[in-house]
Amino acid sequence: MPLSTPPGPANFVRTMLTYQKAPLAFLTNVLDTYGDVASFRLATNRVVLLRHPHHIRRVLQQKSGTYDRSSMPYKMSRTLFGRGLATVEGGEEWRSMRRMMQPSFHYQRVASMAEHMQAVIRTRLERWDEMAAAGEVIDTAPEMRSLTLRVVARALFALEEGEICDRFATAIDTIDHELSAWMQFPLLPLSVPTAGHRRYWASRTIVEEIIDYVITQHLTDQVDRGDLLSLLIMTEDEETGARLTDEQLRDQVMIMLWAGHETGANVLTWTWYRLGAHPEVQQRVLREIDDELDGGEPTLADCSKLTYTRSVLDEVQRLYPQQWLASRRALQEDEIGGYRIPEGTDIFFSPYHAHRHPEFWDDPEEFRPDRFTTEEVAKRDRSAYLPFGSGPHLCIGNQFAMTEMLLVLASTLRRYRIELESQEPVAPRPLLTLGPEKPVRVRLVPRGRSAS
Ligand code: HEM
Repeated sequence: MPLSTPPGPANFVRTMLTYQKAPLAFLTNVLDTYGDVASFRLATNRVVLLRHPHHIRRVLQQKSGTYDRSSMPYKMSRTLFGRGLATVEGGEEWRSMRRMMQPSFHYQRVASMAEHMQAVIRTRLERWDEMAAAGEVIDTAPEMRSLTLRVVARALFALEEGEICDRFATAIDTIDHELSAWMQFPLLPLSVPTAGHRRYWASRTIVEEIIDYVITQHLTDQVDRGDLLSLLIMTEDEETGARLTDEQLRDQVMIMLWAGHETGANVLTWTWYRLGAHPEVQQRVLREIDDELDGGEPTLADCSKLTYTRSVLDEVQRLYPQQWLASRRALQEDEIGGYRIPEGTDIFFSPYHAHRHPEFWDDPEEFRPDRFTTEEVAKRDRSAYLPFGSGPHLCIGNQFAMTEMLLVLASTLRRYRIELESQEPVAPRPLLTLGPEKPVRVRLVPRGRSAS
């Protein structure tokens, strides 16, 4: 008997409206109603939705050669961010980029970037010291965005704190803001000059001008600043001898900037939120930091000692995977979970739901960092957890990101405890990444003292 296509809701208009309004709730509802492989119509396409880790593994790893990123969401990403490593469809163009970029993320290179990270964190701590002393409340998400943007800008292209960096950060913030507003209600294309869209394009121009300026500076004086751009400029494709053109350099920098700052900022925000909501977990993290660090500024070498703190970050990323929904397009007909996947189908897969799949996780909504002890990880099917993706497109910046996040946490928690201003629960807001739907406001209480 021929295989059928996956089941799903028939009412297209209701689907569009509910997907637009509350995507996570919509996906949960579809998966709970129709099972691990479902489908629904979105605009002109019928998309297939997956949540079972083995089905996702088939698409991302086992048959990665027959699924690429020509799917609708990636088309939109290319319009917004250009043709960089994280957005091109796949094939030889992607392979050549990956070969050229991979060495920039080797451990030694991340080690030299860690020094840039420490410098930025040091400056930020001076600001937090003042806020803590004044008993001021910190709105975590924008604060973390500003921090990780400065870390990425410095590690990627040696942009130091100062006037240009401030202009850059303000422009990126405007873009983040306008893009989020547009993604929630994409009624008009960004090319239509509404006030918000004009702000978006003006800020894009500022960002592109600053990126062009730093590229020109790097090309002119040819000094290795220990940043990513210095290396990218020198890199040749070992197979073809090709180098990145100026335009490709700009696209790569642009995409790294987007892939690398908001994700880390959100994970750090959720971590502060969870540490504030689970004092017993925070206590264990504080103890580990006190026991493992020698009292000085945390370094790259210290990161490997902070095993429990790392588990906290892992558990945060299980509950709030930054790529909460992702996509591929089937280049050939396939079969998944007993259903026919016609050639040309857009596959949406949900790490958010895979990370809660009852076959792999007990009490999935509970926050339990001990799920990530070495023993627990060894017992679990590896495909159940994919905060950095899997297969050939596995996040190239994962070590960079983990190092950055551990350094931020260790540097902060060495000095302060985190107290939430309110114990009201905060739900995630699914946009390009998974941030909080309302402010996470915290007080940093100097260690050894309690809040007034
Ligand atoms: C917590 C932080 C981060 C998270 C959660 C994250 C997550 C991810 C995920 C899930 C993917 C796979 C995308 C796919 O399969 O379609 C990915 C790819 C990628 N990430 Fe990250 N990322 C983070 C930080 C970074 C940083 C810091 C950088 C660079 C500085 C970066 C650069 C990239 C690039 C270039 C790709 C595309 C790789 C390829 O297609 O070959 N990411 N990331």
